[in-house]
Amino acid sequence: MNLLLEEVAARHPAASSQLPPALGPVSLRVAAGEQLAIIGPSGAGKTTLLQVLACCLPPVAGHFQVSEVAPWRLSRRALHRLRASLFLAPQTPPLPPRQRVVTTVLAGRLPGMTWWASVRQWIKPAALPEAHGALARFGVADKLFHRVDRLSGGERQRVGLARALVSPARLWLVDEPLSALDPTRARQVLDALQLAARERGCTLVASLHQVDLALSCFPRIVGLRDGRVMFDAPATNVTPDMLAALYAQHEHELHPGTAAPADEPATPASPAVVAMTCR
Ligand SMILES: Nc1ncnc2c1ncn2[C@@H]1O[C@H](COP(=O)(O)OP(=O)(O)OP(=O)(O)O)[C@@H](O)[C@H]1O
Repeated sequence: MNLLLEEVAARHPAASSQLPPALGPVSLRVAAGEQLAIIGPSGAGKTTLLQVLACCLPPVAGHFQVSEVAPWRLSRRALHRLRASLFLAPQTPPLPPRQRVVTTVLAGRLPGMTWWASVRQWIKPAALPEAHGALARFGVADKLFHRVDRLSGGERQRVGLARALVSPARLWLVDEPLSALDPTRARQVLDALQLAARERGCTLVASLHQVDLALSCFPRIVGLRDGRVMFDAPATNVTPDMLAALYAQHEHELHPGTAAPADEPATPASPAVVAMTCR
């Protein structure tokens, strides 16, 4: 699926009208099957952009198309059908805590199913091998029958991604899919996700805080700051100067080892505070 944004701006419904829109104006073209990473400091508008692309948040200005269709001009039913072909993996996947992993993963198939087929699947999941295969890609096949609330944060994140693999979607929008993973696992998961997207011909747009991974794994990088595109370039053309400008005053996000600037001078915590925190 391809995407087109021309001077698109978006504002969260709960945001004050005195504030500038969280996103935009932004212009972007994404070809079908393309893979691109969105990077930028915290609050840059990465999640907001993904929400617009997922047709969750209507733009307040500009022109937006998904596969040559303007989603917000569609009827409710047609918009619903279009959304079935998009997959948005939020940063913290909202997985039902008491559900088994297999049920959660197979829920990814629901948007493409009839009501009766979805009821049948719920009673007797016939696509177990598919769920197992999707989980195996992300190294969590052994969790197939575990309860979601017994998973670690990183396992939950990988289960959330496995849903994309069984879904009928042809546009995958993933919001910081690696935030709960160690560097080795993060690389494996990203490799698996990109390979699966290529095999299925899916368009993949991922927001990432791991700039090094974004540059080494994605052919195209969009640098977002204050809701605007600061650069949109092949990864090989992104220079340290471009990154320094993108993350100015947020250097600790670019170099995770460095300390975040403190708002107030640090004071040592009293033993009582430390004890309360540890409990
Ligand atoms: N639901 C909301 N209601 C009002 N304002 C919001 C909402 N969500 C985000 N914002 C604001 O929109 C701006 C962009 O936020 P967004 O979550 O898109 O940034 P981000 O780049 O994804 O940040 P992070 O890397 O920290 O996840 C921020 O100023 C944020 O405070």
